[in-house]
Amino acid sequence: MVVSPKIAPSMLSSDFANLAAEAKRMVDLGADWLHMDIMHLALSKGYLVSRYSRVYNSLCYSGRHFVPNLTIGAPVIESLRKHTSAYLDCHLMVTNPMDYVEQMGKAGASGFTFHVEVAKENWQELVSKIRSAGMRPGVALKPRTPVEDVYPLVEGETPVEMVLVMTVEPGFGGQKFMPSMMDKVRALRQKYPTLDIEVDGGLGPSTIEAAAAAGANCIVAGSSVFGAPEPGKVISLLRTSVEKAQPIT
Ligand SMILES: O=C(CO)[C@H](O)[C@H](O)COP(=O)(O)O
Ligand SMILES: [Fe+2]
Repeated sequence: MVVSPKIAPSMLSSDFANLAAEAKRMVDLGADWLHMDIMHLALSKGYLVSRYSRVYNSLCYSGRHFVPNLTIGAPVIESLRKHTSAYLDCHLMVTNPMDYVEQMGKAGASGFTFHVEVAKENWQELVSKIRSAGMRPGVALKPRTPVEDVYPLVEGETPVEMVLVMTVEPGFGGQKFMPSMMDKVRALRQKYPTLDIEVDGGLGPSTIEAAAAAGANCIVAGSSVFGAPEPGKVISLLRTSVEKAQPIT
């Protein structure tokens, strides 16, 4: 197995007012990547409505917004880049990822992961532009999207370099891990032994074993890391679980 573990604390759970210090703290505690969640603004009262997230997510998706939340954008990435050389693993939960490629590249993003649900028509052009802008392309899929939808993007002439399997409905940190998503991870790992496979949502000490056993090597963890009394211990536990499940040979 040639894939290596990448532990990526989700900065969505950090103190945004102290982002540079939070980033440094995570890197010092052993983080490989910093996961940056870029989300679009929802309709008003989005958070409350999102309590009914299944219905609301489909409303958002059919409308202008990908998720019922608003987080950060390229200006924040640009500011953070001045304070860290860490790999910034950017997860774009937006309906129009193409519009953000140039600005994210200039801002200093390292990885640019877009959602397959909004890129069925133009993913080849999108992947080429991401590469030209100096970033590593990745594709993400929502829980109700079949895994087969990303196969062409992994196998195409301009392939993505990572698949992000959402293990919660995108939009918010602190949700419950969906174990049924491990079927997707297993299918991807079986088909692509050297691919970076990232899992995102609800990962922590109680769910890492399932994800690692299924073959995930890139682990996003927000609330379980930032909410822990000793975040460094959680980071190293996540890494050990991936290493044990997939020893690097
Ligand atoms: O993409 C995301 C939400 O859409 C976040 O990366 C994810 O939820 C991480 O947070 P947590 O580990 O707390 O679930
Ligand atoms: Fe994310």
